[in-house]
Amino acid sequence: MELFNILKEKIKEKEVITPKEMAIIDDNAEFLGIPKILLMENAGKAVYEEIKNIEAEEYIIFCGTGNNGGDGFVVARHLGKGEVILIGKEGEIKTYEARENFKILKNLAEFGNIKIREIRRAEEVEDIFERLKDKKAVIVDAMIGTGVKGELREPFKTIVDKINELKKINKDILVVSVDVETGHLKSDLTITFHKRKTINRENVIVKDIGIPKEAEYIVGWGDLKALRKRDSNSHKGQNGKVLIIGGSRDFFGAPILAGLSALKIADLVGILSVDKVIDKLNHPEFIMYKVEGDYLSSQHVDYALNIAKKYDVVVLGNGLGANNRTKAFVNEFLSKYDKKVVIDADAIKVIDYNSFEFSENYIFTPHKKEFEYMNVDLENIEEIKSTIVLKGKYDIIFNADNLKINKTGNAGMTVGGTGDVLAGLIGALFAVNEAFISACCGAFINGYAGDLLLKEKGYCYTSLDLIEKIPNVLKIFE
Ligand SMILES: NC(=O)C1=CN([C@@H]2O[C@H](COP(=O)(O)OP(=O)(O)OC[C@H]3O[C@@H](n4cnc5c(N)ncnc54)[C@H](O)[C@@H]3O)[C@@H](O)[C@H]2O)[C@H](O)CC1
Ligand SMILES: [K+]
Repeated sequence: MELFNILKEKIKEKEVITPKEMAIIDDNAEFLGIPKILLMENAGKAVYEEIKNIEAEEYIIFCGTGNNGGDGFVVARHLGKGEVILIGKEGEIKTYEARENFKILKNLAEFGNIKIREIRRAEEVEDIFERLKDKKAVIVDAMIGTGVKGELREPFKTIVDKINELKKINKDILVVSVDVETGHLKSDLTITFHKRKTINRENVIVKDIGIPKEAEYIVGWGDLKALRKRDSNSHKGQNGKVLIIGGSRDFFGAPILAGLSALKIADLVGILSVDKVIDKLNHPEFIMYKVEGDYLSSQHVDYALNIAKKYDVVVLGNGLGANNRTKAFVNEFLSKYDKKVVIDADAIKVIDYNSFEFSENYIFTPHKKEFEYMNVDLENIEEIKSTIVLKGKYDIIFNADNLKINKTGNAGMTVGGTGDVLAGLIGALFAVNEAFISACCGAFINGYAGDLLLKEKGYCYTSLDLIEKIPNVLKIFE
């Protein structure tokens, strides 16, 4: 944890985050045991606190069918008055949390203080825009929040236009947005939760809603949910093509483990190695590329570059051997190859770090000793554009802008080959995702597979068992 705390100092915390990053934090708060309905309560209460002292003749709360709308239901309940306009039908409300809060509102609505209307078209609220022309009113925008996707669709577009027009003719209309301004709405005030979002506009208040800092650091199912979804009607290769470059006269198992692991997620896996490895393989599931020799060396670089062009990502190093020949191969290959690479095991050991550029296209997966060999300059962490997975009891995953810790896994993971499994797994994710989320999820899935095996078999599981467990982990969190 010592290094983690040093890195926490060096890697500056983001003040403004993207909706996607917020969704991961939101889901990981739940992963840590904080129910979303509690966050929704705190969110709605936070908005209420900001508007409760505003004198107005009317309060209109426009709600969408997502959790932004759910927040709006909570605001209405705390206000205890006003009209809730659900844009959609109750049956279309997307989440348990929002549905529960809508049900509560319906129970209260019988007593007349809170009115509820479900609409489909903007024309259905023409009466409200007429009535508010000369009234002092607060309009709460709980239509769409961080779940916004693409251009604003109807009826939201017309409703936003009408609110903007109303504001022009009546200065006594105050528009308050929940979390994020919906589309081109000209809000007077936005109350956003936990951290300012990149899509917020001016006049934003950030309110804490009880999400602990740890939810920003601990890898959880929120990270997995953010992975690119497998495209069901995709054709071969669309879900990632991974090339394993490794193996040598001494080690031929490592590239196979990395390949088998990658194959659980990627469409196509190739293995490029020396003849002593390839001739031993009878794995029809791999595409094989063979070069003559005991070790990969500089005369193989051009061939490897030529093959690697056909793949999305290269996993480099498993069983490669660490000697002058492989040193020449690795440094020359990396200097000429400009796509994604997972750099593992022996490749880490033979890189010349003096004049080395830590490209954002690289994910390193060192254990403690290999990390020390890398001699990363923590004083200039902003140079480290590559993502590093420092494996350990808790894996530390970081780069110049991000830092997370993965708690899954157990002492059984020290069995030989688990590093190869991790490298293959991360390679397959990296083929179709960004580096940092691929590294976090690879570490999480690998460790979680180990935790499932520990429960089933105790510590005596093998790397092949680990590979077989990967689909189970993906199934649990899909
Ligand atoms: N920790 C937190 O930040 C918390 C956030 N909460 C609130 O939840 C929303 C995010 O909710 P989500 O369900 O993911 O999505 P939204 O409600 O923002 O929007 C989805 C909703 O809107 C429709 N939609 C999306 N894009 C469009 C579009 N371009 N045009 C029309 N309609 C669109 C979509 O179909 C859905 O129906 C966050 O902002 C917070 O307000 C939690 O409640 C508390 C913790
Ligand atoms: K909103």
